[in-house]
Amino acid sequence: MSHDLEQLILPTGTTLDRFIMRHQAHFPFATGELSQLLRDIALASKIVNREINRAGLANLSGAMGGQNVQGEDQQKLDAIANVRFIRALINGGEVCAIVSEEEEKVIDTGNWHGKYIVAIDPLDGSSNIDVNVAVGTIFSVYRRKTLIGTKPEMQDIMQKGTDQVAAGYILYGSSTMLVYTTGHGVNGFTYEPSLGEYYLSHPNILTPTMGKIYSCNEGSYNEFSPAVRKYVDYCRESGYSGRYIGSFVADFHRNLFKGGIYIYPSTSKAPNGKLRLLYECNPLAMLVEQAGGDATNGRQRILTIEPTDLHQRTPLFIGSEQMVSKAIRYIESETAAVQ
Ligand SMILES: O=P(O)(O)OC[C@H]1O[C@](O)(COP(=O)(O)O)[C@@H](O)[C@@H]1O
Ligand SMILES: [Mg+2]
Ligand SMILES: [Mg+2]
Repeated sequence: MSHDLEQLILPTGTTLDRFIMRHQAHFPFATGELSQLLRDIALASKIVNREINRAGLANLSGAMGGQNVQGEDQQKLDAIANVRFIRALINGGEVCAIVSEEEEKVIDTGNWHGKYIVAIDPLDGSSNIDVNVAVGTIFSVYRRKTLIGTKPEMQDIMQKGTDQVAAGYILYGSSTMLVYTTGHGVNGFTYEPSLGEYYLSHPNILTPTMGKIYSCNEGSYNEFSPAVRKYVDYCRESGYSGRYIGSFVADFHRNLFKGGIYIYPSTSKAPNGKLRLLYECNPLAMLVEQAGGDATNGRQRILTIEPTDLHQRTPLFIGSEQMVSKAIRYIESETAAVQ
């Protein structure tokens, strides 16, 4: 059998499980809890993937009928994904507290011997669920600060993004991929449904320092600050392609590989932007920095922002290093002009 054909047939590569085990060696004092936690997330994502794929058949599309803490109409799949991930994390036993986009308050799992805290956006891109467009899940992991065995406290939850020990997302797109980092580079795994396994398909992901794609909701252009409008104008005049799926994970994923910038700035309607710091911006900021890119709120590195509220929002400029620094220069020049 020719080598080429062999490569084309079955992905007999590294499974996620094996990769996690191998990389546990990075942590001399590792005792396997973080590895198990990552497996718990991967397991829940396989179930959610199945629910998404058959949403139209199983009456899983459409709104739940209520609103979540964000004041958004909660979609059925938002609620289902929320339950699936929370259940998997509680059953896994490694997590003492969970912050979820779909839950107003912190969930105390009762696993007080759990070393970790997880912040999660169970389903990202909710507006795209019913129209068969790529959606995702975003997760962020912290080690607790308080004594193991005691009730988790707010200081365990309100940690800066620089304190994350792992972060990642699952993209439910034309194929399902899990992309994550534990602070030692970024790796991507593709799900093989017939085998029920994630396989390493994109090792050591690095994002181009420069790209030709800009992603923002231009429908809100008039509500952007003059500086951000000038930067968007600059992208247009530079012949960049405007690409906006409306699912943060999907837009981020494309730009991660092709090079580009995703912008969700503050607007007159949303002065703090739309995206949430703990379970959307921090995890993807850690990923993009590990891949050689940048993430800022326009004035400060996202990962250094001190969280003060579970569901706080922040403006976001994330992606290729040179594009993010260009955007920052536009914002700085506006600030300088005002002073
Ligand atoms: O419709 P808008 O204002 O452009 O917002 C789209 C953004 O909102 C989000 O849907 C917010 O995330 P959720 O779907 O998890 O609430 C992002 O995925 C997306 O990038
Ligand atoms: Mg989201
Ligand atoms: Mg969501």
